[in-house]
Amino acid sequence: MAALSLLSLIALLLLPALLLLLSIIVRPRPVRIPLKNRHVFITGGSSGIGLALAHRAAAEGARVSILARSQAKLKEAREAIRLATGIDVATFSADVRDFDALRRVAEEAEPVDVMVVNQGVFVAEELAKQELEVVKLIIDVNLIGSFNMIKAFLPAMKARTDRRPASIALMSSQAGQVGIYGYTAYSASKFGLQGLAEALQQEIIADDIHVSLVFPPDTDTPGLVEENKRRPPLTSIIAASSGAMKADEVAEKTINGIKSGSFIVPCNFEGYLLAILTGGVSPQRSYVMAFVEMVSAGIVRLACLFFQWSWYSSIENWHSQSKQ
Ligand SMILES: NC(=O)C1=CN([C@@H]2O[C@H](COP(=O)(O)OP(=O)(O)OC[C@H]3O[C@@H](n4cnc5c(N)ncnc54)[C@H](OP(=O)(O)O)[C@@H]3O)[C@@H](O)[C@H]2O)C=CC1
Ligand SMILES: CCCCCCCCCCCCCCCC(=O)[C@@H](N)CO
Repeated sequence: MAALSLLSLIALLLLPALLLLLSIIVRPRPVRIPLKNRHVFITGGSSGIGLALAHRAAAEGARVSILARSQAKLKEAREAIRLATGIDVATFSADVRDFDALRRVAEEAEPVDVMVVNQGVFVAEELAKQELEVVKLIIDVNLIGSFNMIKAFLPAMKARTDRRPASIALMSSQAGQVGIYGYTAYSASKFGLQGLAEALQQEIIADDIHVSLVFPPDTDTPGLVEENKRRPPLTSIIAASSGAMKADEVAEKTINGIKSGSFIVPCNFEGYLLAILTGGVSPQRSYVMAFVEMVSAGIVRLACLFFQWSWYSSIENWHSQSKQ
């Protein structure tokens, strides 16, 4: 009994001490990024998650610009946002693979306060079947396209006259935290964003620019409808381990993540668990989350091992059935 109460006394003293320590050491320091009257620039803003983000940013009182290739889809998006919010967004037609075109857009547009690099392509297919052309397309649009955007817009962001904190948010995917069957190219492109984001945050913190990396699960968008037409069944089975979301729900999580300056932005419960492990060495501004990560990492790792067990069982079953 005495030993037990001694233990609980120690725990009672240690926990607040640990919280205090974490609150002192977490870096970067917490930050708030206001959106009202700021210029929010969203790539892939004509469809799906990007369009939902444009709606929400406009409703928050931001000046919004959207970029995509198709003029027709941009126009349609602009009309839809005007109808819903009464606000006019600026539209820019360009391909993120074309750096010179992006530089011209950056010159034409006002300096950006919040850049959401959200464009993306996804074709789920086993690598043995996927053409290298498609692999290169996925890496080019999702990863190199993100570099192009940042290179084109960062100089003006650094020189902005609005000296309030600014943000660069990158749209990853839970397939950027876990490699998933059918997503060799896609997962590689999204894992690449994590290295980009972590290194970039260290480079631009002095300019008061804050990086967010968003990790949605399957999200109901025109892109997903297209993808589902040819998605390997095992991709769908494994992806179903995390609940599906609506584009507007992901947009809400993203906007809140940006405003609170969160580096890692999970979108659902599974996403929070994944973030605890895959956040690894990435920055954490919240001492409460840092505390949660410290005390729960071991047990979450166990849960993930169970997921791997179930995924590899599905893969085994699939192969044994297709052999019959
Ligand atoms: N839907 C999902 O299940 C999930 C999506 N994500 C990620 O969220 C992001 C948005 O996805 P989602 O809303 O589903 O996608 P959609 O396919 O619905 O929309 C994609 C947008 O990106 C634009 N785009 C595509 N290629 C280029 C290009 N080369 N240059 C400029 N713009 C381009 C498209 O316009 P246009 O074709 O006219 O250029 C469109 O506006 C992507 O990064 C995706 O990887 C992450 C997790 C889950
Ligand atoms: C204890 C820890 C919990 C673990 C749960 C793990 C769940 C992993 C599921 C990964 C889902 C990947 C969806 C990709 C969506 C996407 O990007 C495509 N639709 C393309 O757009």
